[in-house]
Amino acid sequence: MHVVGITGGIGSGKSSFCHAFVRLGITVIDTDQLAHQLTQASSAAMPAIVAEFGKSAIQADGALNRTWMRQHIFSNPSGKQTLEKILHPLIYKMAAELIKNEPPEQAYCILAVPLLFETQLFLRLIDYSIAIDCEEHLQIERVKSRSHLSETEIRQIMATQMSREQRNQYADEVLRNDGTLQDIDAKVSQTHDFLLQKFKLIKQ
Ligand SMILES: CC(C)(COP(=O)(O)OP(=O)(O)OC[C@H]1O[C@@H](n2cnc3c(N)ncnc32)[C@H](O)[C@@H]1O)[C@@H](O)C(=O)NCCC(=O)NCCS
Ligand SMILES: Nc1ncnc2c1ncn2[C@@H]1O[C@H](COP(=O)(O)OP(=O)(O)OP(=O)(O)O)[C@@H](O)[C@H]1O
Repeated sequence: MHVVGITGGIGSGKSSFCHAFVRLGITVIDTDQLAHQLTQASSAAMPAIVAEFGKSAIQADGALNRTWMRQHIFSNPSGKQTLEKILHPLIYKMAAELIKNEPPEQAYCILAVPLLFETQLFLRLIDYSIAIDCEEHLQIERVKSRSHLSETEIRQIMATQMSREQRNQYADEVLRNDGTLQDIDAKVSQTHDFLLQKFKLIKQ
């Protein structure tokens, strides 16, 4: 199974591009979603999270308190490292298993990883990388209109991620997301055709 990694900074449009791939019938495995699953009540990561961060890291229902954790790790590099040390190996294992279980007749699948180049771990799973990129002010505007995060909080998260320039340099391909949501389908359709050809699965 060929695996295409999709990455990008916060609010760059990773999920929007992934949704367009899903509309073309491509499976998307999203590491943010795997992290959510792993931090539900009684899920695999919770015992280690409580042991490291204490009771304030969990809600009354036993799931991760995401607001507390977000505020904690993005202002505290060692806390971020501790959380990643717990979650990344578990996310990796789940992603590898899901890839293994993909039907072999599929041309390729997508693995969405915000920290693809920062962690390097997930690079082992992919054959090709795509960075979604837009101007920083668009990232901030879009995240602000989607969530309750302030500009200061968004900038704090961005500061922990790789710069756009560096990420775009590492990626095999950069897809720009400065246009409208409607532009995304056409870009994804073109990239899909290229990937089918690249992986030599176009039926003649
Ligand atoms: C800190 C948490 C609880 C905040 O949850 P919240 O629901 O507010 O955000 P969500 O999960 O939707 O993430 C939104 C975006 O934040 C950024 N982000 C998430 N984790 C990280 C991280 N460790 N470092 C830098 N940026 C990150 C990404 O751009 C991501 O797309 C959550 O992001 C988390 O569990 N992060 C650790 C897991 C991780 O490293 N995920 C990335 C997999 S490579
Ligand atoms: N081209 C666009 N025009 C207008 N809005 C957009 C565009 N692309 C994405 N958005 C909106 O911006 C927000 C962020 O996009 P999206 O969730 O796809 O980014 P992301 O990279 O997955 O974000 P995160 O890093 O926070 O997970 C969403 O509300 C989405 O609908």
